[in-house]
Amino acid sequence: MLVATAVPAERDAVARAFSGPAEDVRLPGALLRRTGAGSDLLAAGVGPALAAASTAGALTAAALDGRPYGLVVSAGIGGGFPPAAPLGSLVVADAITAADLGAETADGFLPVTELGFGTVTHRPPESLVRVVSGALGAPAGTVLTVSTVTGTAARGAELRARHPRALAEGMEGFGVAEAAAAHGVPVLEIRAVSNPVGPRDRAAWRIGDALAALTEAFGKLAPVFESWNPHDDQ
Ligand SMILES: O=C(O)c1cccc(C(=O)CC[C@H]2O[C@@H](n3cnc4c(=O)[nH]cnc43)[C@H](O)[C@@H]2O)c1
Repeated sequence: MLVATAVPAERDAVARAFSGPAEDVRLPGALLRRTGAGSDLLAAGVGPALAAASTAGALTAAALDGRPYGLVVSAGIGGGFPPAAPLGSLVVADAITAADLGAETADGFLPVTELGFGTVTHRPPESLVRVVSGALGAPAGTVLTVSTVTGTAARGAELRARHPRALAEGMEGFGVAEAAAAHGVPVLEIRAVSNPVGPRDRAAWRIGDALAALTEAFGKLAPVFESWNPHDDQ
């Protein structure tokens, strides 16, 4: 399994859930933290483009090494849509959606798919979402990927109107999912809520609580990932 976070503080929060010695493995363009349990952790960078590039590098290196990953998890802190995703809570993506990939028109936003290009949503395996959401006691729903953190109530309301199932937003999930899809590897996204989506108040972000929730989550998930059978969805 490859776990891709944005920043080292998130990677380290995930790493705390894995016991045993870890080693760093340097790849061209990426530094992996290989846990004793055999999972690789990657601080893939902030934003969908860098996260996609770093994740693709790690996936390619593993494939060339003859040890392809069976699962990629995008994990980190994120903004939660109240009241479904309060501070310190966890959410699991059943849809990973690029919320600002498209065109603005006089009639509103058009996703790239309506322009005839690509995709705007990746769907993690249903059976995996079910068991992870159950193990964490966390809701499953859409997690949005944005290149600009929402900072006003108006933008938050617009996103919610376009994505009524949205629980949270982050900046990397869709990029990680694009890289995983290119390699035919299933993807999952887990966000720990550090702040509400809405008017910007950086001083009110509860980063420590969210990082602690991330550690606790991965502590619960080791047996879940181990027993998950990808063929359950086929
Ligand atoms: O300052 C710190 O100590 C610190 C520790 C861990 C993470 C950070 C970040 O700033 C991570 C940036 C990362 O967080 C995601 N994020 C968090 N809230 C939102 C949001 O409201 N909207 C979108 N993204 C959010 C995002 O994925 C960033 O990459 C700082």
